[in-house]
Amino acid sequence: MSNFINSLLYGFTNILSVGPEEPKEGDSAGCGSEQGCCKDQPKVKQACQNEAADACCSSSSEPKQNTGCCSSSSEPKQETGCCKDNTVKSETKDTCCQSSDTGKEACACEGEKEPVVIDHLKIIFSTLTGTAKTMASEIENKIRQNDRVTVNKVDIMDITEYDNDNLLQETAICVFILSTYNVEGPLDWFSNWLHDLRYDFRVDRDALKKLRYSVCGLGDSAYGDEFNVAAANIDKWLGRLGATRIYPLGECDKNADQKGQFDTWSNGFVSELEDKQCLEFSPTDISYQSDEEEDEASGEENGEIDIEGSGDEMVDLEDMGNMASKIKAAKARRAEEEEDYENSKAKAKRMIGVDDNKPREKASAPQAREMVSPMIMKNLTKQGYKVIGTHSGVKICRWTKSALRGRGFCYKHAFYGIQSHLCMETTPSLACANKCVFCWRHHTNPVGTTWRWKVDDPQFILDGAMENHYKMIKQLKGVPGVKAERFQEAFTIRHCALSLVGEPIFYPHINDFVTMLHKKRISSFLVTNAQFPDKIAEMVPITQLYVSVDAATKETLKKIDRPLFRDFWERFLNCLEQLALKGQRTVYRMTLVKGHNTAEIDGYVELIRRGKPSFIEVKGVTYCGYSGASDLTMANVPFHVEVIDFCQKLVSKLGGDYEISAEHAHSCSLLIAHKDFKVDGVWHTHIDYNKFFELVESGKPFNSLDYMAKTPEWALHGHEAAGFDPEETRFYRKNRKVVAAPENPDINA
Ligand SMILES: Cc1cc2nc3c(=O)[nH]c(=O)nc-3n(C[C@H](O)[C@H](O)[C@H](O)COP(=O)(O)O)c2cc1C
Ligand code: SF4
Repeated sequence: MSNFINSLLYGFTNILSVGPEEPKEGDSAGCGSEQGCCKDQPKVKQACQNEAADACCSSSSEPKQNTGCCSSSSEPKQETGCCKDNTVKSETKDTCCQSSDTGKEACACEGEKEPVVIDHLKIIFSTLTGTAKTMASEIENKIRQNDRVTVNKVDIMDITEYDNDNLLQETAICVFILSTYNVEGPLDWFSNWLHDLRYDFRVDRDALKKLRYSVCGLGDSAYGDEFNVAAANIDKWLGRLGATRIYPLGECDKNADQKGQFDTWSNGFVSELEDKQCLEFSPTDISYQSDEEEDEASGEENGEIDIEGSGDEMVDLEDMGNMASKIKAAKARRAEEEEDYENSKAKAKRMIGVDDNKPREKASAPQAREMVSPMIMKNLTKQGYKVIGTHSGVKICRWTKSALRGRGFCYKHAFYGIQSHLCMETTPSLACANKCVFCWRHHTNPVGTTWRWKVDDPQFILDGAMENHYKMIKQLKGVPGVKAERFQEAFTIRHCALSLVGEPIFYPHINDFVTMLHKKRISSFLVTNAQFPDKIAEMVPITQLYVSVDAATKETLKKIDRPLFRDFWERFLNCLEQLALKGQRTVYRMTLVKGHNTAEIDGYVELIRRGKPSFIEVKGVTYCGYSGASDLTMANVPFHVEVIDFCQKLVSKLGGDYEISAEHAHSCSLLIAHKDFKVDGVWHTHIDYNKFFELVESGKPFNSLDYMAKTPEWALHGHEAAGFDPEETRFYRKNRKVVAAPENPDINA
């Protein structure tokens, strides 16, 4: 560019200099008083004269601004030296390049390119049988071996290890190698999260504007329309959320030469990295066209094929009938999806008080958005939750209904003296940091490792939870068999199970929340997933603090809880240590999943010694139709006798500190208690609730033994009642007299 300007300047000065006063060679008078003149081609002082050498340039030479002249055939060069024929000065380096290389930027000279420096690149794969992982390593090697690209940091990770929320602030270039499965797979969580983000009306259309990415899908064309859909959708949603696609979607077919296709794609991708320009941010998808227009144009979501327009696409006449019905079905499906989406959107707007008639404020920054998106709201509502504010929920558990009808209470009645109709089950955080395989929420709740959402006031949550709880109780008035006395009692909540869903301890004001409960003389039973040790340490005394202990080894814990934290095991152990320091009633909650964690007794012994819990609740996993959420089946559900057997073995290995104390066969649960709670040979696993509140109000330190109460006979292990309160009426379903099978769909109740 500077050469071009020089030439222009030169031409311009020539024009200016034509005239009677044109300077002549050697005629110093004619060309000005201070400087000499130039031969042949008159030039103005600065243009023709070598200022440094105080000389003139030869007639046919180009003028040069600062130092020396260039030969006639050479191009002028600004600072140092001249460039030869057909070469041009590199704009960044002190060198000349082939003029044919011009048009490329900065380092225009072939062979002289500086390597492109990329600060951070993440290769994220999703796999079930390992292909995507292998390919992720291959692409990593290709990148490392390419000396035209320098990547300061390359991370390679399984998509299940990636914290989705990071995507909103992601500065690394992300390469996704994703295999598609039409059954539950490791990609589902990410895919659902992204879909949710894409269709959440509160999320800015360019929420992912900081992200540069590329997706390569692995699939099998034998799956027809489903070929590579997961990868294709992810590629599409990322683009439509404002991310910059730096290389087109790859589609590698197991039914063809998948490996060869991947090689071609990855070579192309890596060479794209060599071009700095291609790495610049250019989100095109969001400005391209609306979803509806694009979907209509491409038929990608409704399965339409462009019969008229595509030239290549020939449809046989006999296939036309099929095609028409396919299109019709796809359109109907889409209409239904859209209606669902619009309904949930309208509902979410009502919940958060958005008025369409008022000018909308610009959506808040993504990190401050509400936790409950329309999709999550829809799922939770379907499951019977009442969502309070933006991140809390309340639900009536089935035992509350049972208690109202005098048909028995949950296991907490047998173990700790709770009456289910006086208990409210709620959570101030619908989000948690795990994706447990047995999660009965079917993974519809949000996850995260840090709180990135708007925070609601604890008083607002408590008021909302109580109001909704009472509303739900009112709705049970007409249920056949509801006892009037219990119905009346139910309007004074006495207990709060902070365990419904998600991770209650995650809520930033959890201490304020439980303090408010205690002021209302409502006891607190809080269950945590043992991933936030600091939070456990900071917790004020609560009536009973639970930790879910779902596995005894790092490997099994990872398999069962599918934690988001990479240091999940250290966090877990740390939480148990914090528990030991609490000095209050603490409980390990163990959910036995046959074939997953039942054989790890020695590991459990180790964990119990570490956390020294007051109690260990052991419960067989509940089967509630895990289709689509995990691979659990009824075969993973242990029988009550198997749970007893496990507890006996565990107790014998614990060396005399613990014993099985109580039992609730109806929910396949046993209570192992520390012998501190056996006073003069009598179990005291129940709680003196009034005493607990007095101790809290006193403000003085107290411990778990200060508010224990005697366990009734019928609740003791080995008693014929097996934990069923004899005051209640046992109810058997038609054709069913089984009490051993797990019934409670709420693992946390
Ligand atoms: C149970 C099952 C379901 C699958 N579903 C699909 C599908 O819906 N679409 C598709 O393109 N490929 C599908 N595939 C093929 C896989 O995506 C393909 O084999 C891929 O290369 C596997 O990659 P991975 O080894 O990384 O898991 C399926 C494979 C299996 C075993
Ligand atoms: S069971 Fe609890 S901890 Fe596990 S994923 Fe579900 S909500 Fe989270």
